[in-house]
Amino acid sequence: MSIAVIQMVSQDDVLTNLHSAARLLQQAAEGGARLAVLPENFAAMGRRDAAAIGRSEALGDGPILPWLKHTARALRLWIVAGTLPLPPVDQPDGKACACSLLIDDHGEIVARYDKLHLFDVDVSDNRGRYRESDDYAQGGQVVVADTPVGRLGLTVCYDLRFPELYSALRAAGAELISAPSAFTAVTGAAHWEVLIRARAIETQCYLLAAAQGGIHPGPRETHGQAAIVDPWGRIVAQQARGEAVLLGRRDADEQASIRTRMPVFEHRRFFSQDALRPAHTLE
Ligand SMILES: O=C(O)CNC(=O)[C@H](CS)NC(=O)CCC(=O)C(=O)O
Repeated sequence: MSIAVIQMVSQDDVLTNLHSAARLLQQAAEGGARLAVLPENFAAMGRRDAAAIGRSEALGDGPILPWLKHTARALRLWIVAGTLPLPPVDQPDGKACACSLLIDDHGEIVARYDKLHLFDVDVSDNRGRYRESDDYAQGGQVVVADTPVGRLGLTVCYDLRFPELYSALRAAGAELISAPSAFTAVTGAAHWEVLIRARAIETQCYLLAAAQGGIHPGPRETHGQAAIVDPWGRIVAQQARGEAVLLGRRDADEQASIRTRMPVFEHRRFFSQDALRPAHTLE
């Protein structure tokens, strides 16, 4: 077993969440995982003071980042830290980014991805209106990094609806793609499984779809169904609701064979504006 995907039901107290995450990461390490993926906002779910949390973390005052580094080192585990708020790199006083950090087994931060697509969407649930950009700034970069289980592309939640990002990650050599999430119950029931399987099939990558799944303060309900999807689009592990550690492994030979036998990436075509001429001009 080499990969763990974690599902949580985070509450609004950061220390309570870190306590739960510690227990789940320990289970992952005991199960033989080299890399574990935590869900979106595993520590600061639904908090409106993201900018303040982010500034404290950036100053080294914690509690989230010191805990992450310590835990990675203590468990000898690579961690994709779902998301946590951190100020933009060039704007220490700005709104926080929803930041997905990759931490190695020495507790060093080896990559930082800032969520590119913010969830400013109206949903038919008891909340009705989500405006992530009220509390967060958007990122501007596509990020891949090498890990002991292969080259990892980083994405977050709502990003799953934007296939061009995943295509860019495959072009950058990704073999696995993390997608820590907190899908709403309503949009998750409609789209979650199709999205994670489609992104895996198109990119021929493993999708590491960590999730929030249950009832959070607010109240707010998330979809759950955290999953590991293989590059053929098979769901190899899944959990409906509640806390869970899913274990799986990357079969590099099988992945290479899928890519050789069906070379979709080499078969891609690109369309310029010229290719979009309306039909009536064809004579
Ligand atoms: O707010 C927090 O604390 C954690 N973050 C989230 O819940 C984020 C932003 S509101 N949720 C999504 O991106 C849901 C996407 C989604 O549900 C869809 O694409 O259908």
